Parts: sequence; structure tokens; C-alpha cells
Amino acid sequence: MKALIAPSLLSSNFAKLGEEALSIIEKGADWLHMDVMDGHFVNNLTIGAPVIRSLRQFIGEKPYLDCHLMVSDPLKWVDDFAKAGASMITFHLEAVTNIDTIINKIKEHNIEVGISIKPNTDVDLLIPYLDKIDMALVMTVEPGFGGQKFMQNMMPKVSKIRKLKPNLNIQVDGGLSLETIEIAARAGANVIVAGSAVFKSENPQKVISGLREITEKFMKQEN
Ligand SMILES: O=C(CO)[C@@H](O)[C@H](O)COP(=O)(O)O
Repeated sequence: MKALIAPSLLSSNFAKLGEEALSIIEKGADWLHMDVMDGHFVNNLTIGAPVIRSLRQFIGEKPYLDCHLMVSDPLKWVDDFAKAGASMITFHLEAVTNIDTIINKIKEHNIEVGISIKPNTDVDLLIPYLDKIDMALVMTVEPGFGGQKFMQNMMPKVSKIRKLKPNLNIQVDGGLSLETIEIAARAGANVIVAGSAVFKSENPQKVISGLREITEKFMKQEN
């Protein structure tokens, strides 16, 4: 397991998405976090598979596109996002009843699969699926918008998953910055999404390396 820093392109300039993506990789990003919102599951509308396809063509086959689907019917979109070039598809537990069907459908495309839970969702609902997925995403804000305040009270969920699964990728998303990273890293998060903290910074490279350093420090302490 590694510390992985995944800047959220939601906070980038969409008019220059390709350049922003390449530039943030150059500055040390491990993954590119793509926030897909359908205006129904969350109260915001962002990008769809055609944007992922164009981005993939622009950045080449190597960069890891971590696609977080905040949509009401993820099953409907799996094929499109996989064919467009997603490296991982994360869907929301709250959006679906046919969870195994979606996991299997994503795996059919030989890409990774994640499941996300919103702040009001009981972590115990996620536990039966932890052996079947590549990543658990614990939302640390109400999904929908960048720039919100980190919810520290989500950390018991992270700790519980980490205790059960010492090697599973656990992602945290929302309000992560150099001020809040220690709390998340101590709880056991190793995949860090950061939007505004990275893209609104004068020195994104420094923020990415700082996030990585602190995450790694607490990963080592756990071992
Ligand atoms: O999924 C979401 C919001 O729903 C996030 O990925 C945010 O875009 C993260 O932004 P910051 O809180 O880091 O600004």
C-alpha cells in the first residue's frame, strides 16, 4: 500500500483541463480525481464520459484516472466511463441496491472498483463489500462541491475500515489540506483527494509533497 495523492480536477480550470491534468502530474500527483456529478444524486452538474475520453486522449494511457461517480444510476454509466478510459470507477453505496452487479460490471472491464459513502451513511453497510473492492472512499464533506470544511467526525469510519483491512486503499475526499491531513492520515487514510488546497495554492507542488509526507509518516507508524 502506498500514499497516493489525487488532486481533484473539479478545482482546476475546465477550459484548460488537459493542460491542468498534465501540469499537476508534473507537480507530483499520483492520480487524477475526476468528480462526475449528475445534478440528481448531488446538487451539481459536472462532466460525463465524453470529457473523460477527450482527457484520456490528451494525457495518454499512463495517468491514473480515478473517476468518482456521484450519480443516481451508476450501472447505466459504467460501460461509457470504462470505454472512455477510466482507471477506476467509484460509485456511491447510497445510489444503488444491486451492489454486486455493479462491482462485477466494473471488474469486467479490467479496471479497479471503489465504493463511496456519504457522511450520513453507516460504515457498517460498506463492510460486507470490502473484500470485493480495490478502494473504500469515505466522504469528509457532503458531496457536491469543492471548498467545504473537512468533517473530522468521519474519522472513526476510516479507522474502522483500516482495522479490518490493513492493506486496502482508503480514500478521503473533502476539505483535505496541509492543516487537516494529519487527522486523516492518523485515522488510516492513504489515498488523499484534495481540490482547492492544491489548485488554489501558489505552490501546488509543495502542497502535494506535504500531503504525501504526512500521509507516509502515519502509515509507517501503523506498521
Ligand atoms: O467530491 C468532491 C465534492 O463532492 C470533492 O472531490 C471535492 O472536489 C474536493 O474538493 P476540496 O474539498 O478538496 O476543495
